[in-house]
Amino acid sequence: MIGNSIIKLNNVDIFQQTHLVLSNVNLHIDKGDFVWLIGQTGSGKSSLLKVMYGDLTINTGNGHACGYDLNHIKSKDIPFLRRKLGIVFQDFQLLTDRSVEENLRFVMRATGWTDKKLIADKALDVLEKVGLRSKLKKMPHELSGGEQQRVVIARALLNDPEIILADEPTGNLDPDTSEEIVLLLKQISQSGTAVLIATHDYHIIRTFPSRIIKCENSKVLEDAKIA
Ligand SMILES: Nc1ncnc2c1ncn2[C@@H]1O[C@H](COP(=O)(O)OP(=O)(O)OP(=O)(O)O)[C@@H](O)[C@H]1O
Repeated sequence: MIGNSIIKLNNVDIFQQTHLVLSNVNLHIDKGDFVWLIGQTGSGKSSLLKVMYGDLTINTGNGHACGYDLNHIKSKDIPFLRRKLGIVFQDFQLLTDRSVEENLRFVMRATGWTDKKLIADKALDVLEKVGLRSKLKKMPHELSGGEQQRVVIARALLNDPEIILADEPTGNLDPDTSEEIVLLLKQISQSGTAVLIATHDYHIIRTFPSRIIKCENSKVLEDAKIA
């Protein structure tokens, strides 16, 4: 982290193959920020997130994420960057053949945790944060959609990330459950972890007004408005 800055992009051009998706991107996200990311399908939201988690490299301009220089990050450092970013994407769902506890243990072991007591304590700690301590032994199919999404958020919190990147985290949820999930993410941001949520759901944005970043016409607009 540089000061309070978690993500900082200066004059960055973002390409997919040879296609310029977003040009001259300037963006900053600080500790504890809660930010919406909007834009039509194909406008570049996922590409922007990919730059942040080191899946797309930067050639023009410069960028930092969680203390890593995105222009010069080495492939061996990318797993360490990813530990500082909690990722909540629709395609990063729970392993359906393992309990909640086993899902959490799986990620901890994969990210270098070895001490059994610390692993057990941390699993309970993150479940407590999302209000699901009692569901430790449940299988994913025994949980509602909203509860499963809470477990995904708990999993994203395991390595105490500086920011959570959430891509359509409420895409499959009913309106009330969507509000519960966003409220949880908002509370997480208030405890100091920045949160960036990509969404097409303007209703939920109106319910939780906050800074909006918009991808439009190959540009990123900071402090955008919704109609
Ligand atoms: N792997 C890829 N190779 C080439 N072009 C790509 C690739 N991934 C995305 N693109 C193109 O880059 C542009 C931006 O796509 P991106 O997925 O970032 O948009 P998005 O705003 O996230 O869309 P959605 O809301 O549908 O998820 C689109 O024109 C897309 O076709």
